[in-house]
Amino acid sequence: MSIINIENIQKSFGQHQVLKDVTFAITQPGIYALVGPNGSGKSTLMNIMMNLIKSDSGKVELLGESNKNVQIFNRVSFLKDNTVLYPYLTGFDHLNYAAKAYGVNAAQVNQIVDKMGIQSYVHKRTGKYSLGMKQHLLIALCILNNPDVLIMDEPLNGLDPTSILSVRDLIKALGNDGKTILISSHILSEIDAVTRDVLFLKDGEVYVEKLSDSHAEDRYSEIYRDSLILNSGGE
Ligand SMILES: Nc1ncnc2c1ncn2[C@@H]1O[C@H](COP(=O)(O)OP(=O)(O)OP(=O)(O)O)[C@@H](O)[C@H]1O
Repeated sequence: MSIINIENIQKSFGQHQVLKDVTFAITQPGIYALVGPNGSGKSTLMNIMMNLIKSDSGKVELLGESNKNVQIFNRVSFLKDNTVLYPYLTGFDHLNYAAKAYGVNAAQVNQIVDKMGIQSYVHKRTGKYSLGMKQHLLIALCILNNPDVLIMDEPLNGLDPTSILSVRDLIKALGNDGKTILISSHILSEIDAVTRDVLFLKDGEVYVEKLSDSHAEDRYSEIYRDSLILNSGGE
């Protein structure tokens, strides 16, 4: 059984075809990176995987089930950008709401608050949070239900260097724990720090590679060389 199975996903916004034919499978637990330049379709693909956006065609299976089966989202979490937070609710309100939906008890909520180091502001309204504080809360929400699969769209967004190190350790620990984590990030050195398994999104298709000796940054410049030349040519 594949943990993640994506077949022939296509998606256009109007005339713009963002995903032309995305097909890949992840069969082993571990940490996987999804990379590609701005606008290449990473968030679109992740949103389709989580059934938040409808694809034009193709199918997504998570843990052997269609992503149309809402039950699987008890075992699959998504870290999306901070627009999902309600500014007039506290971090604790968000965690309690999610805990009730997942059937997670109060002790576990407190454990996650401690683990993420958000005690000093968790009772403040999220509208008053900095970018990094919001990101810590989003990560807490993502791991609250101890999911088997975590899809994380730019988990390092807005984090200071110390926080990047602690989130890196957290992601590694989840991987060592047998979870499957798919992260998108533009910080290629961080990808090198957590995985050798990289999914490159280029021209609407995904190419899965296990990096051997090369660094993610080197492969990135090789794969996207044409786009880099185009970008620099336009300046
Ligand atoms: N709702 C939408 N309506 C129209 N176009 C959209 C919509 N959502 C995304 N797009 C377009 O789809 C393309 C892919 O966007 P997406 O956000 O998936 O890229 P990304 O790889 O996540 O980018 P980034 O690295 O900048 O976050 C972009 O050209 C974007 O403008």
